[in-house]
Amino acid sequence: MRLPPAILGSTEEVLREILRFTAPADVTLSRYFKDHQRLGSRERGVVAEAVYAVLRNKTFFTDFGGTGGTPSMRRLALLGLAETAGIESLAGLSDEETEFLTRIQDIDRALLPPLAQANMPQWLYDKLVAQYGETEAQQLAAVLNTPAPLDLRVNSIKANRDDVIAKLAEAPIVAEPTPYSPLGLRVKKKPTLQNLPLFKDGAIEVQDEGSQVLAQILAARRGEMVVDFCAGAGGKTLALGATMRNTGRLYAFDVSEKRLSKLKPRLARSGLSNVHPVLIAHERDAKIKRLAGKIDRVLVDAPCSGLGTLRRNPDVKWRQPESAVAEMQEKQAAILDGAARLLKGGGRLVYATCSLLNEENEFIVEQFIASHPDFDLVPMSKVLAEQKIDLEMDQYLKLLPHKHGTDGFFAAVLERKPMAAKKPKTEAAEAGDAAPAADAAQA
Ligand SMILES: C[S@@+](CC[C@H](N)C(=O)[O-])C[C@H]1O[C@@H](n2cnc3c(N)ncnc32)[C@H](O)[C@@H]1O
Repeated sequence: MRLPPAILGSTEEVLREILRFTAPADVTLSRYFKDHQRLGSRERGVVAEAVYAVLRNKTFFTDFGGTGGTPSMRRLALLGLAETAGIESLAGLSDEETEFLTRIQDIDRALLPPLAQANMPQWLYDKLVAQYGETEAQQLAAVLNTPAPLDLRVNSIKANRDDVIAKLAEAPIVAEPTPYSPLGLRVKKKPTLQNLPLFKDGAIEVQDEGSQVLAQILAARRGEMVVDFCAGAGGKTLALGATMRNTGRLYAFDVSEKRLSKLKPRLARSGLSNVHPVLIAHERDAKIKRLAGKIDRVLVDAPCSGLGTLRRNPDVKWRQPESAVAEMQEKQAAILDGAARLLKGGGRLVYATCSLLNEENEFIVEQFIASHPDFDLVPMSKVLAEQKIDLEMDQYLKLLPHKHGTDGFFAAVLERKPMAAKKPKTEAAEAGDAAPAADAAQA
């Protein structure tokens, strides 16, 4: 079917904005659609898909889509639309444009230079090759450049997976159980879910299967004191609250008021009453210090480069320079150090990222262990066996889109050694202890 000619103009217009990379692509797209109400929902979908295709194929389109130079915005818009909707759906093309699109379509992409196939900045490609080897880096890059499936998590305090599958089928929406998360569903196509009673009543949430597994390996239990240190809009908080069967106390910390405010409506739908959102100024906030040594489980879903989510956010690779990784490392180490103080002896912490880079993952954990002799790494193989999750891992959890079909995630489990029992105080020591306090009281 032919697309309305205005689609090309809209795609070109919004691309011009997005390719400045001053804001996340999804934010710019939403703003554009809000300002251009004349675009119906189908047209919006076509424009969004074309924009994402340009972000996914930018190196190829830029290197091969120009006529002797950088392609114009119109050519990029045409390439994006041809990639997703097909050349035949485009109306009003000149002969030259049809010929150009056909020529690009006929290129055998398997024969392109590796960087044009990987479609990412050189620094990132080099890092992936150094870490995964060339063959695996190429397989990984290929999958990172495809759209992600839509995964749901069943809210176990409101429903079970089989009932949700049956109710979705009535919609009719086809959903299959995910292989690793016992609460996960993978939905065929990408239906709108927001108006379904299942969604409105909080029986389902949208959440990548990998993200569900991260919440599961924290293994938070009924009645425990738990902290989700970087809760954001609460994707993992909601999963943790349900694992705790809506008992105990689950603090959802974050430094971003805006993100925490997005948790509120989700929390209301979920039916959870054990979650306490807390806005903190930084990882050394006094609100955190009051809980030091009192917490059973801590999740640190650290801010990171986000490169594991490129299937959903292909702009992330273009929006950050290589230097962003070092900046992230500093934050990650500081947050992990601050969060670890919360744990009781014997308590467990999960350090997690959605980064594919060792520098934000193993490196941070190894550095932490070297400077915190009171913490041990718990092998991931042991944790997964305890949780009955059918994944083969060694010391760490490393989920990869081309191997596991999830977003890219890393996680490590750290356990605080039991605290030594306090020695009973002698009379002399008690008198000595009392002296400074008395001095202080007089000051
Ligand atoms: C990866 S995101 C969290 C995603 C969230 N856990 C989820 O599942 O939806 C990282 C979060 O860390 C927060 N953050 C950044 N610096 C922080 C700090 N010093 N202390 C606590 N949270 C921080 C960011 O605002 C962001 O929401």
